[in-house]
Amino acid sequence: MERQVLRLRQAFRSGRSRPLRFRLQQLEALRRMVQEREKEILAAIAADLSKSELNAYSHEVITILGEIDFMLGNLPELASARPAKKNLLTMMDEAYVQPEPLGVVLIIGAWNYPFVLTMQPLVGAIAAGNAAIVKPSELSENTAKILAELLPQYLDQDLYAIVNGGIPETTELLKQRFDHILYTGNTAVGKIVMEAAAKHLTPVTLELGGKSPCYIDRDCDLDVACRRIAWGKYMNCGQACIAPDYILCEASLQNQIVQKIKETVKDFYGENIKASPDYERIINLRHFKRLQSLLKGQKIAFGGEMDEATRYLAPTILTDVDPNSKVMQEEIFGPILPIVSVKNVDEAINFINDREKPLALYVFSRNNKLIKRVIDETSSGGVTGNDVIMHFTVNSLPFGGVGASGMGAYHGKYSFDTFSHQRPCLLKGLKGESVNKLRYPPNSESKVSWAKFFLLKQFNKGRLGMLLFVCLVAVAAVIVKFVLERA
Ligand SMILES: NC(=O)C1=CN([C@@H]2O[C@H](COP(=O)(O)OP(=O)(O)OC[C@H]3O[C@@H](n4cnc5c(N)ncnc54)[C@H](O)[C@@H]3O)[C@@H](O)[C@H]2O)C=CC1
Ligand SMILES: CC(C)=CCC/C(C)=C/CC/C(C)=C/C(=O)O
Repeated sequence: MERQVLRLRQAFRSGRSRPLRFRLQQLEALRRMVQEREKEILAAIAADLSKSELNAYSHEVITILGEIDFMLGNLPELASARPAKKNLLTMMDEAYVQPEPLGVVLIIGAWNYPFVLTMQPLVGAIAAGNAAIVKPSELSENTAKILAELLPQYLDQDLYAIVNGGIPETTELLKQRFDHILYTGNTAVGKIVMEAAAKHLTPVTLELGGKSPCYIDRDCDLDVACRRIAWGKYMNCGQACIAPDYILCEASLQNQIVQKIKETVKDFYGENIKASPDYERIINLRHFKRLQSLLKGQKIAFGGEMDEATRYLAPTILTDVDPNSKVMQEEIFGPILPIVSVKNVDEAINFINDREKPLALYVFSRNNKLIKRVIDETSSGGVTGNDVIMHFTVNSLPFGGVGASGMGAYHGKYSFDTFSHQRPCLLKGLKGESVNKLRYPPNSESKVSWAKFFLLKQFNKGRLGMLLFVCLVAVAAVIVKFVLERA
């Protein structure tokens, strides 16, 4: 591992990854990989998550093609220096912010969207001019394998590498020094990553999970709300970091919600859900058993059928859920939807604020003021009003968590910024020592007063008068010079 990181560092030091032309060419190569090898990629994702190739395409491939297109279209602007506002002391100088690559970055992905969660950060890392090591999740082994096969065929091998393996390999990787680590996965491992990074003072972006609440107001179109919630909750069999984890609503809405989600599930997946190409399976037996244990002692209002051999767990709804029960203590990450009753929106807000800050927050209401109020009085990584998941798809919005749901953000411009250092540059000439004297010792009352004028724009009347006089003389000199030249 050490040698691999060293190889990438040497390639980065050579400066090869920095020119815009090179970055664009690598991004184009990545796009070619996705287009030319689409079938193999889709087959791998489908095998890992028992997913149809159509769903693999619309959940994962589209996202990456969109992200690459965004970078190709916007990179020249994102990578260029931005002029900065100057103060009176630096008026004659050049001040700008120059984004620069960080160096060698590590991207650790999770299994639930194995292509998106590794490739989307990689697009940002390449765009920002870095070298990168990608570590896909060992749980989505088919996608990990295909990435290891394809990436070296399309990308510069000295700058971009893939490391496959499990906990021992990731642990070994984390001993190395990186210039940034972007990790996606559970909170417990997030802490391990951050601790390892701290040893080298490496900055981290942690894309973690949590319990994303979904509040349904009494004043709402329940048909629409339930259809959208059912889509976001049961997509990928609930294994999405931003899936609505549980519903908060007034007790009187519970039965209607159950009924409407039930009807939607029938519309989406048919009578025989098991046979639907749109309904996935739980990733492995450990997660299947974990989910099974969450159902113990709960009132199952809908679903609950399971088949251990195929890791099938039906779309499920739990009603009258006790907030202290196990299903309300951990992120569900499966197709189980608890409904917790609250008296009103105030209680819903308190319920959310009494818990860790979630990755996403969803509010359904006809009343926009109520939606804004819930946003203003809570905190979460992101919000979608009157829908779920969709803020993830807007690449002009930063995607990331806050508090226990993570730190930092990516997608679009935010990916570029995450993998860049915003370097402040001030270029001065060698003249102007008369003004510079102000900051050289020995200090004096008069120098402080001039410094106040230049930096804080505070001036006493005498000084202002003098300054006006100097300006007038300067203007007069220019006029005299102009007149003499014309004479
Ligand atoms: N914020 C976001 O964008 C996303 C967050 N997630 C969150 O991820 C979680 C699900 O993913 P996981 O089951 O954690 O995925 P996982 O088991 O695939 O682990 C993620 C990565 O961490 C590595 N890893 C696991 N244990 C490790 C250890 N002890 N030391 C070092 N590395 C280790 C794995 O090799 C893997 O690459 C959920 O909590 C979900 O909410 C998932 C997707 C997106
Ligand atoms: C067709 C369409 C709008 C699909 C959007 C689905 C999508 C982009 C899902 C990805 C969500 C995601 C990566 C969740 C996660 O990180 O766990």
